[in-house]
Amino acid sequence: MSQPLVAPADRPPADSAPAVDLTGIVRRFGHGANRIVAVDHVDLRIERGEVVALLGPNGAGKTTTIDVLLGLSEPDEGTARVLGTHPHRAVTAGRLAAVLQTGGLLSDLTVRETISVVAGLHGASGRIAEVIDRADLTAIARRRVGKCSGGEKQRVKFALALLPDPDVLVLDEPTAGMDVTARRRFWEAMRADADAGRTIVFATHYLEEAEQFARRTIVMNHGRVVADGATARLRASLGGRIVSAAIPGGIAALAAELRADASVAEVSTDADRLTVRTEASDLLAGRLLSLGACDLEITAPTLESAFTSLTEDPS
Ligand SMILES: Nc1ncnc2c1ncn2[C@@H]1O[C@H](COP(=O)(O)OP(=O)(O)OP(=O)(O)O)[C@@H](O)[C@H]1O
Repeated sequence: MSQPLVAPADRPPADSAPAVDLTGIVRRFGHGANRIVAVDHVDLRIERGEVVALLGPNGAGKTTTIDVLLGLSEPDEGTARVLGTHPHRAVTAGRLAAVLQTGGLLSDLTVRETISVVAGLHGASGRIAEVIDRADLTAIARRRVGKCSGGEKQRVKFALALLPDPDVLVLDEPTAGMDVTARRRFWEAMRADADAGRTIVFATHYLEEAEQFARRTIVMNHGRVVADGATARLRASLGGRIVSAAIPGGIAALAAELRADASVAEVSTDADRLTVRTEASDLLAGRLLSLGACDLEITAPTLESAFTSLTEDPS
């Protein structure tokens, strides 16, 4: 592979640039006392072919980050590059596409007509049959969009996003409001694309969607990235047991030691009480008892509560 030895700093060669490269992104809204920092110094690098979930509670900054990534919103600070170029250029070149929560479809057109019209605009008429198939729309191709369910409409938007055959596909809560069956169908339609190597970034509230679909999960809260790693690893760190006990005679050294332990996901202290989330709960409980621990409790966190603890305000 021939690559220049020295590439201009702001323009990496198009074939080696990451799919997404956000650096120091800040996005604020409002003024004075009403000022909100929706995205607060976010750095995000996503390589080509990655499937990444952007997970976080309401107001975490997911949509704002996605808007910057798509070039729909300019950041107040920082730079956004997609495939080595400005997001606008990537969109215009048909290399970046999105399925967004907003943006209407014309209800009088059928599913096939909708896709045909947009395909005509993009010079992609040769791909109509393929995207209808990919988005699992064959059975409802003649249905008027106005008669489609929310899940079906999202699949129509997904088909439209596939028309330019983009390298990077971004989806903002694509299954919001769908029932379990509709969500499953939507992700089945997406899976083939992910397996084929397209870079996919999606925002979701659903931990299960990240677990089932994304190899990497980025957790956002209050405009910041609070966790970023392999979804399986995140899941393991959210699993385990919570061991809590009162330890007589000082716990600072023990807490520091446990924080450095790879089997320990989380350590917190409150006066003489130590609380630890760990995969090795029995081992730890034994050790704490040998140190004279009392009032020992071992509880299983639900994934939901573990996620909440990851995104709750520090106190
Ligand atoms: N145009 C805007 N004007 C003012 N505030 C905004 C605007 N857009 C977003 N915000 C605020 O920025 C913060 C982040 O919002 P954002 O929509 O990015 O979060 P989110 O993680 O996508 O949330 P949700 O899951 O509810 O969609 C929120 O406090 C929101 O109210």
